[in-house]
Amino acid sequence: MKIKTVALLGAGAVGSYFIWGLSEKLGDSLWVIADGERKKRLEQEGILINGKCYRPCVRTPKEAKGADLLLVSVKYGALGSCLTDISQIVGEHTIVLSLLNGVDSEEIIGRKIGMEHMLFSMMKIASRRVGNEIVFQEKTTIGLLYGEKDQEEPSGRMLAVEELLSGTGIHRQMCRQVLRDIWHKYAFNISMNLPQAVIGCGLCAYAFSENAAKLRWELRKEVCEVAAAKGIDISELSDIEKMHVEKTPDTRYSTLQDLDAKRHTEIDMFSGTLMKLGRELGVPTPYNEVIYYMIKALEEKNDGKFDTVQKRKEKE
Ligand SMILES: NC(=O)C1=CN([C@@H]2O[C@H](COP(=O)(O)OP(=O)(O)OC[C@H]3O[C@@H](n4cnc5c(N)ncnc54)[C@H](OP(=O)(O)O)[C@@H]3O)[C@@H](O)[C@H]2O)C=CC1
Ligand SMILES: CC(C)(CO)C(=O)C(=O)O
Repeated sequence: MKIKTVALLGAGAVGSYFIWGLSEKLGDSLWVIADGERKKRLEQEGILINGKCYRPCVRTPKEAKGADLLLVSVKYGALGSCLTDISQIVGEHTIVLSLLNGVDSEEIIGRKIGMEHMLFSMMKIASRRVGNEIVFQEKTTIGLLYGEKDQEEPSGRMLAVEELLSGTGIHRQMCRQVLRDIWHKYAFNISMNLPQAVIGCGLCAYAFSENAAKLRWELRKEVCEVAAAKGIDISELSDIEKMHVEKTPDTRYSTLQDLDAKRHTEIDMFSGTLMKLGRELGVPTPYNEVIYYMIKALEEKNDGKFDTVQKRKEKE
């Protein structure tokens, strides 16, 4: 099995890491998927990544039919509307990596195209759009973590992904227990992203405030309990959760960045999914419920839903 063609759906902060890494090796066999206005824009303007302009080959989903590998890196809110595109791209042998955060994007995609296409994965990167440019740290990025859901040893398709990425600068690790690793990152995101998003502060809050720390640990406890009900043990903290938040006191994770920029967040992917799983498994998730509705209300506030008549006039 050799991966010769790669389709990328979602050329944003995460997707750009693969454009940066694969462009030289694959040339026109790397296809950024887009249609209509987005296709035109990408073809005309290219993508500025870490100071360099890339002009990848842009294809529609139909034109990308049967790619050997499909990387999905859209935001959770766009995933539902991309499922038709995904099924147009996927051929009999296509391997699909879903790079979204959260724990259910593989199932959502797999329900549409068949779970046999899914190789489980997640991204450890802090990549951001700054103006028109995507910026990440090439050296310190941990990169792609991937593995088979029910198998610890590397499969043929995992080795094919390794061969594709070798010599590209893309950092990657094969996981023996990919589901556990994905749930660890999920616990990290829920417990670290959400309280700071509501409070509107950097990571230092978890060190300097017992109240913020209480929220952090109660949210994490609920993720642990739901994971345990699914047979996944994340009770021990992962290395990243042991970090000293005082060292990066002002860091704002994606949920707070979204609110700062008045975008909708991925709260449905975080607490929304956990609440749904909790209901199915009989595990209460009260802290996640409260924070879910608070962040939804903050999104509405940013949308201007609570603006007074005076404020609306000022905006016009
Ligand atoms: N940013 C980060 O550091 C990290 C992000 N993640 C996760 O990765 C996922 C992606 O996040 P991120 O890269 O930050 O998000 P971005 O918003 O930066 O990128 C999403 C991209 O998807 C594109 N897109 C949306 N709909 C379509 C469509 N129908 N067809 C083609 N392209 C489409 C958007 O294009 P357009 O701009 O034209 O709308 C945009 O370029 C999220 O789940 C996030 O949580 C995980 C780890 C770290
Ligand atoms: C913390 C981080 C950057 C890790 O990749 C992330 O996933 C987020 O900001 O939501």
